[in-house]
Amino acid sequence: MVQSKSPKWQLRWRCGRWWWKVFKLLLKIPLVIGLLLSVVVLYRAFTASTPASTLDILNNAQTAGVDDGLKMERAHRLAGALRISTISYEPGKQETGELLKLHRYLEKEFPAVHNCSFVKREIINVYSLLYTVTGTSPDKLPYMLASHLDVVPADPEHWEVDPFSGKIVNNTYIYGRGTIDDKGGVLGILEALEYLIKKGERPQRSFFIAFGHDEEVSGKQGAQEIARVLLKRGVDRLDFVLDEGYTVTRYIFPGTRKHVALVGVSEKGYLTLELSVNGSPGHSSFPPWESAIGILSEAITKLEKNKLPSMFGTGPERSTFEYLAPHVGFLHRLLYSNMWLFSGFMARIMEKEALSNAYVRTTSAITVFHGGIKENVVPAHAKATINHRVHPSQTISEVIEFDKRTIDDPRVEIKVKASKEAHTVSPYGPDDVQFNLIARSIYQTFDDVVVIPGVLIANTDTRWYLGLSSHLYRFFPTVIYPQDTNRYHGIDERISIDNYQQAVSFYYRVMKNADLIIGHVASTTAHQQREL
Ligand SMILES: CCCCCCCC/C=C\CCCCCCCC(=O)NCC(=O)O
Ligand SMILES: [Zn+2]
Ligand SMILES: [Zn+2]
Repeated sequence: MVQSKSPKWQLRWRCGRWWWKVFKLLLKIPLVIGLLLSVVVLYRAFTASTPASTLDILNNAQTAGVDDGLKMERAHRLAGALRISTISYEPGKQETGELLKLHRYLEKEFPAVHNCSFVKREIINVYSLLYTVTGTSPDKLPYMLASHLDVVPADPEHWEVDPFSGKIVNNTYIYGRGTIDDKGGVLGILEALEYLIKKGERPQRSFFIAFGHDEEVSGKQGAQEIARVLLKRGVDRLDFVLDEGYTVTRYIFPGTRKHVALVGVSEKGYLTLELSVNGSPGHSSFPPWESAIGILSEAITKLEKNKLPSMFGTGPERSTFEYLAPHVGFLHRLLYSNMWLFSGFMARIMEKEALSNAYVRTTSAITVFHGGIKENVVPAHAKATINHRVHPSQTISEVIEFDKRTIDDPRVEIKVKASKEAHTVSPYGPDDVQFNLIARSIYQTFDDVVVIPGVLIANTDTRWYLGLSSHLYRFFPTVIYPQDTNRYHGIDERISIDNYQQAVSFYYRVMKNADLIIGHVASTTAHQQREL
């Protein structure tokens, strides 16, 4: 005989089943979320695309570069400039005689530029140079090409050749301090203009060529003065500024064998702090428990051990990877096109290498340390310098606050020696005429290349030109491989003859393409026209 369940028991059974269903449903929620996330991640990966210019006039342009015949001659001209040691040691301490020698060298080597009726050369603040190229349509906004004449010092030890001998090795590479930073830019721009003038051409658009003389020690005497002179003349609006910066890279971005041209659309901020400690001086035979050097060392160790937080993915570096996504293998594409989900994971990988770490956060470099005068004297003071390069999503005051909190010692005095917030981001969308003019000139010059925007981790003279234009780009047209990154300010700085030829072609194309887009360029004011 089947015994029927009591109503009370039946109710409990039903309730139990109901809760079991809810429980089972709850278990499925992570599954559903996982499934939805996967769909979004895959969808974004499959639909990733590098925004292409919407300007047909640029897309269809087939602008030719400069002739190949003069390649070796051009290489020797750059080598000659590298023999002039225009070193900047610190603000106010520069090889000024060498700067003047470089002026004379440029004048002699680029006769067409220096004797042309529509090119005016001016010396600014004794050592910087400003060229005004007056086009046939001075009613259109002019632009500016910039580079710098000075270089950082070079210790000849460990170099393959003397850094100031301007040697061409194996008929392939031009070696010397300044090849990629930044005499390649100076000579490259002048070569392009020399070529254009010798061909009997004259640009439609006016442009300036600005060569500061102290970029490596702040640019205050050079680029700042150039900007002041222009502003005083009413030239307060430039269509765009193109200065040194990133390059075409190869094998630096994981996931692709393509050339990747990174155009700096912003640059990190700059903050130099002086940390100092006043301790108890005295005889080293009965030293104090803590010395000025000891206290300061501890503060510095804390700063080195405690990195600033990752800001990766919160600034324009997000676009860097989104632009690159369609050109990498599938796994990398999943990551690059889904920074909203994977930026934390990517940051953890990138922070393992010094170069990519600089892309992730504000960096802290201890660059100077002073303390002590004699082996048996406990010094009264110790001083150190810390140089931060500030991520665009962070402010100078946030970084100072972070340092204070990290050091957490009132005996350590912190003084700001120099500071500059990260630069505002210049436009770079598919509709941006100026960005796409530079991008198109890159596409025309380098094979199998993808152009992407980036934040420059170092600093340039563009800081002084921020008030002159809303479109500032930082790019030097050469190719850099992973083993080359340490050549900047390092040993065996060099450029290949072929890459240098490409640099000249690139600058020439910028001049030609700038005229192509003249219909899209805003007009100058009547006052500005008088100056052009
Ligand atoms: C995911 C990381 C991407 C980084 C790719 C970098 C590839 C190119 C390597 C280095 C470029 C460095 C540019 C250097 C410009 C130099 C300007 C300069 O020296 N300024 C002075 C200063 O900053 O102190
Ligand atoms: Zn430089
Ligand atoms: Zn430099």
